[in-house]
Amino acid sequence: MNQSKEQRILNFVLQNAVRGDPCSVVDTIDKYCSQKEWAMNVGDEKGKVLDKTVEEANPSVALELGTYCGYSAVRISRLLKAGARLLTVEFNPEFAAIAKQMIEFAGVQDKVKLLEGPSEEIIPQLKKKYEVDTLDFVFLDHWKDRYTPDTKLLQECNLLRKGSVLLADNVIFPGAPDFLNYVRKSPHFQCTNYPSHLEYMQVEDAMEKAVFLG
Ligand SMILES: Cn1ncc2cc([C@H](O)c3cccc(CNC(=O)c4cc(-c5ccc(F)cc5)cc(O)c4O)c3)ccc21
Ligand SMILES: [Mg+2]
Repeated sequence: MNQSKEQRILNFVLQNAVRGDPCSVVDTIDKYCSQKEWAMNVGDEKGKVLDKTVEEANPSVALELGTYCGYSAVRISRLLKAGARLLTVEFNPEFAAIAKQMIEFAGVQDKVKLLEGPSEEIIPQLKKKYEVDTLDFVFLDHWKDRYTPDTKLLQECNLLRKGSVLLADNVIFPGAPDFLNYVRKSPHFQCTNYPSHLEYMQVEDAMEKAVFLG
């Protein structure tokens, strides 16, 4: 049975990256996806915006919606302080299986918990089942039409506190217009736009940071 693109990306990492070195895993995925097969990782240009936002937030508890192959889970978790953790949500079993191996190869498995299921089911379970009080940082990179309902759900579940940082990928391409509308019009968020480019392409894209004001 011929391999999936995601399996080919993982194999390239297993054969070319340094086990236990998250930076080498991130760089190796970027090398494969810029030279051989495009894939929807956040990439290095937007990844640098992600890095700065995570470093500034210095989260104890972070959430990622949309794990895919684990590129941003590895990228985020490599920056977390001792004892901090990332919960990452993936509903596609094939992607979850690839991401699990990617996370373990990178050596960040002690910082990352991969939760399998759709975000709308997982988010309401975070407090009781996953012992979350509030989230310090949320990276949104799943289906673009789910950014707004899931942001509302995070608020309804009391998972945000004053200063919680949301960072959304792809607000220009493929685009998340209703999300931009929602957070920019809401008195509960302070928004900042970071113009960039679509991963591995010269197409315009951007990330939006929305800080919860309580
Ligand atoms: C509910 N729920 N809960 C967890 C969860 C997890 C998933 C999956 O991880 C998943 C699967 C497929 C698509 C996505 C979203 N990502 C994208 O669609 C995207 C597209 C492009 C692009 C750009 C140019 C193109 F030409 C084509 C695609 C560039 C990007 O950076 C993207 O993030 C996420 C889905 C729903 C989920
Ligand atoms: Mg994306």
